[in-house]
Amino acid sequence: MNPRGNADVETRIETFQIGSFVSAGDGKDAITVSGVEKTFGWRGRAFKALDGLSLGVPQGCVYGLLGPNGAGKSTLLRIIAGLVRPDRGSVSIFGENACRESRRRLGMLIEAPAFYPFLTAREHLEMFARMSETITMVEPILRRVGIGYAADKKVSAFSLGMKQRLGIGCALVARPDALVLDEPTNGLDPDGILEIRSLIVELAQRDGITVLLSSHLLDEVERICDRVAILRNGRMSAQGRVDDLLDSQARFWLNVDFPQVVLERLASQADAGDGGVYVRIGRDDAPELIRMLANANIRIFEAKWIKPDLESVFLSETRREIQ
Ligand SMILES: Nc1ncnc2c1ncn2[C@@H]1O[C@H](COP(=O)(O)OP(=O)(O)OP(=O)(O)O)[C@@H](O)[C@H]1O
Repeated sequence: MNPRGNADVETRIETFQIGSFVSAGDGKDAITVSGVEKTFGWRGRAFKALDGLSLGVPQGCVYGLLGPNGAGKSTLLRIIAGLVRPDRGSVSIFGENACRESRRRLGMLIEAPAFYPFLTAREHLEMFARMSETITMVEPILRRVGIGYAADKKVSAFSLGMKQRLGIGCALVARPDALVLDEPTNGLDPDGILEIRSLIVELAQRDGITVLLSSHLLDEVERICDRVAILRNGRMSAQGRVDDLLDSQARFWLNVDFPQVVLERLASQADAGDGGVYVRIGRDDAPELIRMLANANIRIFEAKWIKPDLESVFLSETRREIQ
């Protein structure tokens, strides 16, 4: 029985789906950004926030946008949301040019959500439903974002985490196929962060909603995102599947009886580290290296690929000299 004691509503809550269940991995992008440029200010004070940025957010995935302060993440999300007009380039949403109509398929939480303190959570969702000309039951959404118990509480009594949940609830009112979230866990305590994270994963996995989010929390992105883009100075620094990005920077580590001999033989290809030797080689070359060392009577106790975490990849991408 739901908090209002209505069993009929309860039944519908259990079967409620938010997105229209666009299947993941059918090769199409939910959001495509092509060659987007945006300059703020003019003449001597002009600043290029986005410089020919392109990316594709595949349907059904959780896509993380990373980058240092000022990299252009929010500007990109605001352009996708239609709040800022790009100088050049284009955005398409589920294959259609971004416009009022195609943006109806997006739910957005772009700026810190501003609520009316004297309205309840339910009243906010009802207001959003009217504004988006959607007929939707707000009860299941409140339940879904985990504030069903506070449906009739005024927002002035809400914690930051509850407001963030309500913000996501408002973004879900029009039953979007994709969500665009600017730093959705910003300012939350560790419990709140975990709750919002699992909500995002659930919305993607259970409801088939594509999620594009920006975050400064690298471990968060590593945990919940399938794909990432690392922005730097308004340009793409690296992008791809999280696993592939980590894999591409994996290092081969050997524990051998004579590390000094290996270091001398491999010269600029190898460094000492962690009680062994790190070797810069491609995966395909590893068997040949092991054979060569064995032929040289070097005993190998352990050989393994060590993947970096996303933080190391992020730091190496954002500190790399621009070519
Ligand atoms: N309305 C604006 N007017 C002038 N400059 C702006 C405006 N919006 C953004 N910028 C500038 O564009 C650059 C990119 O800003 P943006 O907010 O997109 O970066 P971000 O990656 O989201 O940064 P953060 O991680 O700090 O939120 C920054 O240098 C910012 O000062």
